[in-house]
Amino acid sequence: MDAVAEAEAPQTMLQNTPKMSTRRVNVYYGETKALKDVDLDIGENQVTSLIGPSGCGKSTYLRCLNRMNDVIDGCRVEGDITLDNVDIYRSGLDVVQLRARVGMVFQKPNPFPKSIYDNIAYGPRLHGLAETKADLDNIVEISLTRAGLWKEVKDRLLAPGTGLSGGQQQRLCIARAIAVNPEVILMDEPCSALDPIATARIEELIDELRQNFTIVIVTHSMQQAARVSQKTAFFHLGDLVEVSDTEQLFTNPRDQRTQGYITGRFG
Ligand SMILES: Nc1ncnc2c1ncn2[C@@H]1O[C@H](COP(=O)(O)OP(=O)(O)OP(=O)(O)O)[C@@H](O)[C@H]1O
Repeated sequence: MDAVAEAEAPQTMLQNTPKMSTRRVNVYYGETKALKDVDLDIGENQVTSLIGPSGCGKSTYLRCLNRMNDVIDGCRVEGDITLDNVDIYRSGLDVVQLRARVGMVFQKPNPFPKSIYDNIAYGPRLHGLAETKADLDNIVEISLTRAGLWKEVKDRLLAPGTGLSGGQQQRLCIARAIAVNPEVILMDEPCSALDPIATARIEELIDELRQNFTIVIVTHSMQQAARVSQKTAFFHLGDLVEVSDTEQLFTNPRDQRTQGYITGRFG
């Protein structure tokens, strides 16, 4: 676009296209509505934190982004959810491929009962990402390096993943998510089972990973949201109350409910 056209373009065109976008998202568990008309854009190569009191719908929202709610009996999702402007709920979509593009890391580290090597190699094998053993070795090394774990495990790749410390297991799970080249990584309270040192390690890692990945993280810790994210979304009773640059949300929230939550008046 030339300079004149750019100057005349509507404001929305000047902004970066979001990596993921949700519009009028409603989620039901049976008759109960857990999310109400949620409109939210997820910026590329940014960390977006989802915060709010227990039960406000943060995890439910996160699971909409890679259709993990599909596996919950009685859960129904309505609305438009796109990845690179393409509807991820369209019929015929390959959900396995979607979950490779939008990976997930859970609250409790959950390595497979396999070796460290096989934990990482599993996804690339499933998706045919390596032609030779050397290719696979390379993916395993790169993924563990990016997750900050390579040096600690390179001499015991055939040992069970479950034998690592909690923090190492969580980095193994992040390496496993990275191994299939995702574009987005969803993290559901990834540090809640970890001690402060392991937590700090994961937070540093999240900051490094955003160079290459788009990250959405659910956290109960406002300090963590402030440390790791560029955008923060505050949920309350199924409503997305406010989404802003993280610093603005914590220093100058627009909504009374956000103000109440960040000052500890409820939640
Ligand atoms: N599998 C389920 N079946 C029925 N109701 C559910 C289910 N999962 C979540 N809910 C309900 O949906 C609402 C939102 O839950 P969700 O777990 O998304 O909230 P959250 O903000 O992530 O909570 P927390 O911070 O406690 O993890 C809550 O009222 C919860 O009880």
